[in-house]
Amino acid sequence: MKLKVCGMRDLDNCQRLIAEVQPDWMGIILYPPSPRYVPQHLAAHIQGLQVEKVGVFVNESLENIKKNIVDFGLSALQLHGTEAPEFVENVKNETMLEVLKVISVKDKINWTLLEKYLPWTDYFLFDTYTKQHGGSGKQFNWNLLEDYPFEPPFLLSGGIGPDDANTLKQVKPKLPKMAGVDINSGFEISPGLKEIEKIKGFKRKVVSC
Ligand SMILES: O=C(O)c1ccccc1N[C@@H]1O[C@H](COP(=O)(O)O)[C@@H](O)[C@H]1O
Repeated sequence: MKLKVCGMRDLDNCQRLIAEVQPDWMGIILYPPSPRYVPQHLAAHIQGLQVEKVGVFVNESLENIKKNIVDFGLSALQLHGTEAPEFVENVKNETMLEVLKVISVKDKINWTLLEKYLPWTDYFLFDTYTKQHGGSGKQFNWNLLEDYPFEPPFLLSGGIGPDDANTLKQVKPKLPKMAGVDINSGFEISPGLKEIEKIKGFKRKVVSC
C-alpha cells in the first residue's frame, strides 16, 4: 500500500519525514484558511525537497493552481473542494499532472455522481465530510467503500491514526481498489508538525500489507 503524509510544513520535520519514512507522497496544504497552510515564502525550500509533492487545493482557480505547481514543484494535485467535473477536466488537460479528486463522505456515497470525474482522475481520495473541507480528524464508515465500482484506485483518508494499523490490515482484502492511505492530523504534535516515529511504526505495519 502507498503512503501519503499530508499537512507537512515545518522544513526540519519534512526533511526527517523524507529521510526516515520515504513516503510515496508528501502533501502540502495550499488552502489559506487551514491551520496547516504553507505560505508562499516557503515555496523555494519545499520545491528543493526530494519527494513527490502533492498540492492540496480547495476550490482554487486554475491560474493559482498553475502558479503553485511551479513555485512548489508539485507533481500531483489534490482537489479537496466541490470542484465540478468540468473543472477537473481543465486541470488535467492544462497541467497533465496526477489528479487526486477528493470525495467528502457523509453517510452514503452516490457512485453515479462520481462517474463524470473518471476520465480526469488518477485516484479518488475518500475523506470525511467537514465544513472545513479536510483535516477533521474524523473517520467515516469505511464499509461504504466495499461497493466501490470503478477501475481507478483510491486512497483512504480521514482521521487515520497510529491505532488504526490493525483495522486497516483487516479491511484491505475487502477493498481491492484501495491503493493506499493518507494520514494527517492523527500523527500530529501540533497542526503541520508530525510525529515521525509514529509514522515510521505505522508504515512498518500497514504499507507492507
Ligand atoms: O488538513 C487540513 O487542514 C486540510 C484543510 C483543507 C482541506 C484538506 C485538508 N487536509 C486533508 O484532510 C484529509 C484528512 O485529514 P485528517 O486525517 O482527518 O486530519 C487529508 O487528506 C488531508 O490532505
